[in-house]
Amino acid sequence: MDKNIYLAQFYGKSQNYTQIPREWYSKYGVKRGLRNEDHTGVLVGLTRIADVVGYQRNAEGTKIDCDGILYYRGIDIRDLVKKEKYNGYLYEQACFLLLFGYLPTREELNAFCKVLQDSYDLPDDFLEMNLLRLPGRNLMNKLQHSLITLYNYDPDPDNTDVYQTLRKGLNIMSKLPSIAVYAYMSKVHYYNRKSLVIHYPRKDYSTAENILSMLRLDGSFTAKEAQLLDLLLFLHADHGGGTNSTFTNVVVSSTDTDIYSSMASSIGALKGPRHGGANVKVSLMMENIIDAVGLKATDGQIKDVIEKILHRQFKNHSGLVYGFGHAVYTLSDPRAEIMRHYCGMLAKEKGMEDIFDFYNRFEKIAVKTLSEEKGANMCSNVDYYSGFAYNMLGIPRDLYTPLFVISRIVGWLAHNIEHKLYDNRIVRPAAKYVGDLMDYIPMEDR
Ligand SMILES: CC(=O)SCCNC(=O)CCNC(=O)[C@H](O)C(C)(C)COP(=O)(O)OP(=O)(O)OC[C@H]1O[C@@H](n2cnc3c(N)ncnc32)[C@H](O)[C@@H]1OP(=O)(O)O
Ligand SMILES: O=C([O-])CC(=O)C(=O)O
Repeated sequence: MDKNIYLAQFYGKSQNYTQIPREWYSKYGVKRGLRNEDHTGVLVGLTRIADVVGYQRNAEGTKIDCDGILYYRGIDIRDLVKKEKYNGYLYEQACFLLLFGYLPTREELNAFCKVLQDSYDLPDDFLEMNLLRLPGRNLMNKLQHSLITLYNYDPDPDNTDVYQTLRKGLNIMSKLPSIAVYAYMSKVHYYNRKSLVIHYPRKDYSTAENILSMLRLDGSFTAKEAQLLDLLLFLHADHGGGTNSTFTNVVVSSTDTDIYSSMASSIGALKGPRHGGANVKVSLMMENIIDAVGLKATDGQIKDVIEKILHRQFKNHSGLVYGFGHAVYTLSDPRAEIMRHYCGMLAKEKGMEDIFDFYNRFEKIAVKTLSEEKGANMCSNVDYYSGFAYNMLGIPRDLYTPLFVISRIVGWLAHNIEHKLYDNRIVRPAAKYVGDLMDYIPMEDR
């Protein structure tokens, strides 16, 4: 018999022995997904890096939904965006703040950027051996592979001393933009038969400027484009210690493993479509919806599509309206609010106002429909407008989630270091055995 049929049979039979009824989770007080009864997260750590505020508690301790606020080291991200005259390097400034706990002076920021810039270049044969010779179909997997490979270029890779972790982390951060862009170039060269274009990173460019210049055929970009990408990197830089990919980093690094392994694990977590990979799903979903109903669709038609998505009757069958809902935020995600504002401005310039208006209308209708259907407030999240923004910048879909990595790596690093410094216990929760005890039956008696 075909071995796959055997496997299917074993799998079917196993259901008699392995099932765990859903109600047992509450019977034994298990916090599924590390969530409390009211869906708030179980407290697993202390942090001074970022605070994600999505609800408040009244005097009785009941959760009350509110507009979202995100603080980087106690500073509201909206203030970081608005209150300073824009001089570029907003992302790098946030990296400094998240890592060192205070806002840098101009001199300190320049010195920090110099540290990053001095590590922009990849090791000598890295591009040829790892990216051009070994193209990857999925850039997130390719990023994981590249980080694991960078281990071999480090003369002391298993050194997990805190200061060494900082140095190694910054080195990885500096190199990620070229790794991601070259991995994309290699992919489209080999799989899509496009010409291979390699521009080297420039030391006088910020992270955002380098990404644009390495991606564009002629290396050119406008100041406004670089500003939007810088803002997007800034907005994705950290989201507190409970975020799945950040917690993953802490879980993995709490074993004292090397930084390359913990960063690769976080990339694996971020790839998932319920986490950072949602930015690609949103972009595909919106493209399918616009194809199906057109930009001039009535509100009723849009609502109809949303209902179909929820009931698994439209294209992707996950039942999820990607870009909506959040584990912490309820009424609004401040990052989506900021993005909406800046996307609206760029859409005007790029002649893409009609698509932006559609996104806007869809957002309002989705928020209302989801709240009605699910009985809870659900807002648009950071992944809703980001793909639209990248698209306006001419950035290909393949790079949407890798850009999240390029930005969030600083958050992973900051939390990795904070855990090493102050908590430093191996993460090891418990799981209750709920199976039966069985006697061993010799093979001939089964
Ligand atoms: C960077 C980021 O990670 S931001 C999040 C990006 N992810 C997405 O946009 C994917 C869509 N959203 C989701 O899957 C969820 O809202 C999450 C994973 C972000 C948060 O999930 P949670 O806080 O755990 O909410 P939970 O999954 O318990 O949702 C409660 C109910 O609402 C449903 N729900 C939540 N979000 C959505 C959504 N976007 N579309 C449809 N249903 C949803 C859930 O399926 C669940 O339904 P059920 O009670 O009928 O099973
Ligand atoms: O915090 C979360 O659960 C997910 C999120 O928004 C992020 O990682 O930025």
